[in-house]
Amino acid sequence: MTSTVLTGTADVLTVTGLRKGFDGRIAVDDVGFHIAPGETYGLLGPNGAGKTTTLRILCGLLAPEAGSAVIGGFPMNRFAREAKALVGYVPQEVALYPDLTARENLRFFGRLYRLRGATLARRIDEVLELVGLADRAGEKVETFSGGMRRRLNIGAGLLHRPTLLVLDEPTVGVDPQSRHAIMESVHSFGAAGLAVLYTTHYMEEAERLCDRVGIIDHGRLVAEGTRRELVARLGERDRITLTVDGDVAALAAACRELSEVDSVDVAGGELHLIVRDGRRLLPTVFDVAERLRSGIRSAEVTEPDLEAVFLHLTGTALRE
Ligand SMILES: Nc1ncnc2c1ncn2[C@@H]1O[C@H](COP(=O)(O)OP(=O)(O)OP(=O)(O)O)[C@@H](O)[C@H]1O
Repeated sequence: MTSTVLTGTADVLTVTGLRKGFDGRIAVDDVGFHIAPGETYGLLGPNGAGKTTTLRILCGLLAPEAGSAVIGGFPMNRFAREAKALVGYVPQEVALYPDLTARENLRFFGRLYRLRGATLARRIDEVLELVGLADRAGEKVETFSGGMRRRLNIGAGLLHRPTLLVLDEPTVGVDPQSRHAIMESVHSFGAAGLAVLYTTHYMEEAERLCDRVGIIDHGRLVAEGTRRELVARLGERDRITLTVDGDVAALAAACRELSEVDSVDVAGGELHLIVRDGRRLLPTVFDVAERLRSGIRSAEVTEPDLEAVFLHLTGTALRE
């Protein structure tokens, strides 16, 4: 039976042409990507870009209007149970029982995955170790920080040894120490051969953790590749970030007129530009600012990064 299902692809996940709308508004629009074993794939995009909706479809919690997902060779539409059994889904909201200990929580979730007895006990120990909570196993979750709860939640998603771990913005709202621990753990999962789908709106997480990144905006995957491939799309361009005391909108409008400037975005008192040859252009920008009396408090020219790629492709800066 299984041999008739397997698609022959080595990928753990293959997504094609996924589409979903809510109340006539499109949330996920023709999204497609694939993830190989041991690969960490990042979906990078701002709030509302369609990341969670994509994950919910892949985990069988939402039905797409079009498109398909194949997990471990099992097409979701025909073999949902087999496909879902291969996925460990860690949602944004922490779903734990505060008055139970870490170990008791994992025991509860393990039973849902039909693990029992010594197998379950052993797996709980392994998972507590993996997420760095072995020394807090006997403490109630209500005493845990937000970051520790997140780590336990990730542990719950790992209990049944999934082939694909799906993490929805796992570091949002957690303390720096837990953030670091979560990122270290995710890195080790990839190294151990687990395929990971990781959504984030933090550019530096996508840069540090992900083998390949899909940039998603307004439901569409606007670019995809390794960090190097994505940054190469910018060619010789630089990013200029200006902190402006005066009329930032007027300076933005004037910069748009400069032929070397490709993209302009205003975020609060900051002006973000993607330009050709930033170092040579900077004095011109200062001249324009002087003429408009837009006081520039600070200016920074940086090499392109994923943030710059996002700005270049979408015309807006990635922000929280
Ligand atoms: N159940 C729903 N009903 C109506 N609209 C929804 C629903 N779920 C998501 N949306 C809308 O779909 C779009 C994509 O949302 P989604 O949650 O997938 O984005 P996201 O990239 O995960 O952002 P966030 O980090 O804010 O969750 C948004 O415009 C959102 O308001």
